Amino acid sequence: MNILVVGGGAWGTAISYILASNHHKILIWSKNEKVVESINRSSTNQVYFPLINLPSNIEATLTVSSLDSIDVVFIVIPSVAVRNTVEHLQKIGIRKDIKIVICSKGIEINSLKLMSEIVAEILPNDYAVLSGPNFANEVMQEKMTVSLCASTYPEMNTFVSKLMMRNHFLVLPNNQLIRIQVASAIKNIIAIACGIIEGADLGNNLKAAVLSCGHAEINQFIKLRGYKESKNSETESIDLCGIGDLMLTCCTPLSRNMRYGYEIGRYGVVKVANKIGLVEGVNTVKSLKSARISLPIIDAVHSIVSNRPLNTQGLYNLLYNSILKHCKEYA
Ligand SMILES: NC(=O)C1=CN([C@@H]2O[C@H](COP(=O)(O)OP(=O)(O)OC[C@H]3O[C@@H](n4cnc5c(N)ncnc54)[C@H](OP(=O)(O)O)[C@@H]3O)[C@@H](O)[C@H]2O)C=CC1
Ligand SMILES: O=C(CO)COP(=O)(O)O
Repeated sequence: MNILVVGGGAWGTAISYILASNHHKILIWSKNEKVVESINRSSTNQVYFPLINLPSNIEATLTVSSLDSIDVVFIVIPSVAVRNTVEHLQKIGIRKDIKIVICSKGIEINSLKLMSEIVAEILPNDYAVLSGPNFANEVMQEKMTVSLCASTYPEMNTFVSKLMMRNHFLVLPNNQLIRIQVASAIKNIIAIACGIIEGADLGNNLKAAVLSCGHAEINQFIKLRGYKESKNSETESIDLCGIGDLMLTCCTPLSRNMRYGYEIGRYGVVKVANKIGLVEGVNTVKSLKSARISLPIIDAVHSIVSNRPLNTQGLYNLLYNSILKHCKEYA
């Protein structure tokens, strides 16, 4: 298959690595000249993975003006950029038979739309969401990884599994398109809270409480939004996004969201934001607040990331009160 991967960052490169290892022909679309030049010249991504050789069937481009030879498009960019990008695909005349796989984790500001809802609003194409506890750098090291693929187009799950399945990269079908996207977006907010707790040394007990309340807030958000989704049957016990990705992102400093929170907890401010890179949780918490969604842990993180530096006691008070509020309202 000829596959366009939109985004030459960490996850776009890892997705391309998997697909190219399965002998698909990959074109990465990146706006970063150094990324494009290094992929085309030396089969490496010098910005994101300078030490790892990429398969030679990955090429890159700075611009895409036609999708004539493309069969599948993977969208692997920050969630704030998804709408513009999908509109661009529409503008350049994406054929209806081109399949779309969404890999970005976030919720749109103001509209509160999930990434699949943005795609469905703009294009008539079949689409799926790929998500799970998947650090790009571990995928690049061929460490065992399991991901979920969800779609309302039943054949899409099998299609994506076939494209990507490798010994160390498993793709499981899932029928909870909404839940996996909500969980994948909100876990980034909870990871910021867990990073704050770690950085301010507020204790593992508090972290576990915040993580558990955060998990409940994923379900509460789904209820608040009035989403109705059938129960997942065959994979019900494998909650890779609600549990797996939440745990992964909240508990290891490999997560950018967790590191961001850690800096706030440790220093009161984020000292090296540009070194951390993309922190989807900050955008997501702003999106939720822009739509007046109010859930205790989410509110506490919003107030921490949007206010002046707080000292450890201030951070503790906010998180402590959010737990109390959560228990009062939902326990
Ligand atoms: N990293 C990971 O382990 C995982 C990430 N994800 C999700 O994938 C998405 C992308 O993350 P990731 O690859 O890590 O992020 P990175 O920051 O590593 O890469 C983002 C890519 O998108 C490009 N980009 C940035 N802004 C825009 C824009 N406005 N329009 C078009 N392209 C843009 C960047 O270009 P440039 O290089 O020029 O900045 C870069 O190529 C996120 O939603 C993330 O949550 C999901 C699973 C795992
Ligand atoms: O989503 C991820 C892992 O599943 C990546 O997490 P971060 O964006 O916090 O690094």
